Amino acid sequence: MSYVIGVDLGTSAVKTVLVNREGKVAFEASEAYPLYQPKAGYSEQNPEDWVEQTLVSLRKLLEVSGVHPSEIEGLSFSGQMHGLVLVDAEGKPLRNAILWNDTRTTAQCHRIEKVLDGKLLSIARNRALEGFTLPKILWVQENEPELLQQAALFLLPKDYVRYRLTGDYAMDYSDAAGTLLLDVAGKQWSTEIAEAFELPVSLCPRLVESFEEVGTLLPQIADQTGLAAATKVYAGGADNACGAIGAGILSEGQTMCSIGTSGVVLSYEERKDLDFEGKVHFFNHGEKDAFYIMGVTLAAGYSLSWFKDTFAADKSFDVLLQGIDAIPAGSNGLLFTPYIVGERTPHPDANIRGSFIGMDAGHKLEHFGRAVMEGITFSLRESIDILRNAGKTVNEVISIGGGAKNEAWLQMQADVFNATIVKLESEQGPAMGAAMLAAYGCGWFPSLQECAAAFIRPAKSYAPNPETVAAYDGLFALYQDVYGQTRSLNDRLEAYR
Ligand SMILES: Nc1ncnc2c1ncn2[C@@H]1O[C@H](COP(=O)(O)OP(=O)(O)O)[C@@H](O)[C@H]1O
Ligand SMILES: O=C(CO)[C@@H](O)[C@H](O)COP(=O)(O)O
Repeated sequence: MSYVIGVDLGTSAVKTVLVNREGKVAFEASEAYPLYQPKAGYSEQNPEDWVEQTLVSLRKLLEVSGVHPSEIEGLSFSGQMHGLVLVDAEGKPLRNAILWNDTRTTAQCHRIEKVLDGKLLSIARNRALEGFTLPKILWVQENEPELLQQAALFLLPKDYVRYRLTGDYAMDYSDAAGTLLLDVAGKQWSTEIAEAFELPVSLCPRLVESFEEVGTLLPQIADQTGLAAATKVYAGGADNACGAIGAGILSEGQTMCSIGTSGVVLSYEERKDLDFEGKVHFFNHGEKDAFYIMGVTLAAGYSLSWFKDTFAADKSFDVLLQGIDAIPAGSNGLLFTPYIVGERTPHPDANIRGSFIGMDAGHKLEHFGRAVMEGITFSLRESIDILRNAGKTVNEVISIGGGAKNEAWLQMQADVFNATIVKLESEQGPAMGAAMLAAYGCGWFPSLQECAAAFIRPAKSYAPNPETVAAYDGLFALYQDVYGQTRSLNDRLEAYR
């Protein structure tokens, strides 16, 4: 039997999957790592933690599977997007990585918008948002200039891990699109943007396709993991591009919802000349010359894990969420907004914070749990509505990510989005997408579409219930009011954070 491996470098953990030629996940492993929040708005990880835990996860995957290393033909990556890893000439990280959900860069975003004005949208195809990489580079330029001077390259999280596994530096288009330094439609680094901020283009790594072979494993990595040094490594892609591949979002009209640490509503796009005025992100796909648009909730699964860790740390997700389906839609008048680290879509606002509105003496832990899930899902509905208002039909949504493990949440998505929700055999969309990039790269299939047809199997679907849809429509209108009603309160509260 032959296999490929998909490695998904998520925000909460690295997940590895061993996939056979039929697309069956034969084994999976996962190792968590910490997130550092030294100040409000800061979010960092230590790149060494990613490397160590990836190696542990690969070793465990091999041990539990009992598969002979020679049977593993290829390996590829999916990674949390935008995080800045600055390395020196020896490939050593100069500081902790500044992550996608770090919002310290509002001033740098204003600088980018001011300097580039309309050029930013026409070249990079996206607005300057705190989470993207260029604002983070500018933050280092302004606050830690001596570090930027020592930097030989900037990398994104999975590119750094891949470098440590292969010794090769590269970045694929789907991840490069999230830096704001890429000419997205032209598929090259924008010297115009780099020069506008006095950044040498030599800081940008070589660009590759997601399915491109970039090398094999270093001998010491083969020793540490038990994999063969001859295992071929394919570049991989941004986690959302890989999630889209793993969910089969490979042609027009298909929509995905991912509830991981962040939440994403994503739709395939062939046309590179479409202008969404920066309301949604517009990025290169992992498939050649294709694109996707997406809206992002900064703290989707993260809101639920924050809630669990803060108020019910001793409970598992399954225990915490037991019984929430017995509570009516609307959690008996309790409304939550998931802005606990600021927001992106549709409110690019680093300063907004979350709220529980309507707390009543009768509310119990399970009402709060349900309200958190509803608030997250309402936030994703805002992105669904942007797609619908742009003329896209959204009748069916493939749901992936940790949130897809919970049946009640899948039904809630159907009722809040008024669309059929499809759950796949494996909710590991990004890791599966990475495995598919390796399978396609190895030549198992002539196209990613054919790989998707063979690998992706729906497990169950959830139809919207018209009564609950109507109830949620009313609540959604209330939810949408909360942002405007709490914005200035949060501006005044900032001084106390
Ligand atoms: N059993 C579960 N039920 C509901 N949600 C869950 C469950 N397990 C995990 N989650 C949610 O999934 C999130 C993690 O999803 P995952 O896709 O692994 O994230 P990432 O790729 O960002 O590391 C958690 O923050 C949590 O909110
Ligand atoms: O910032 C974005 C997309 O623009 C996030 O979606 C990150 O890519 C993190 O993903 P998860 O860890 O939540 O999967």
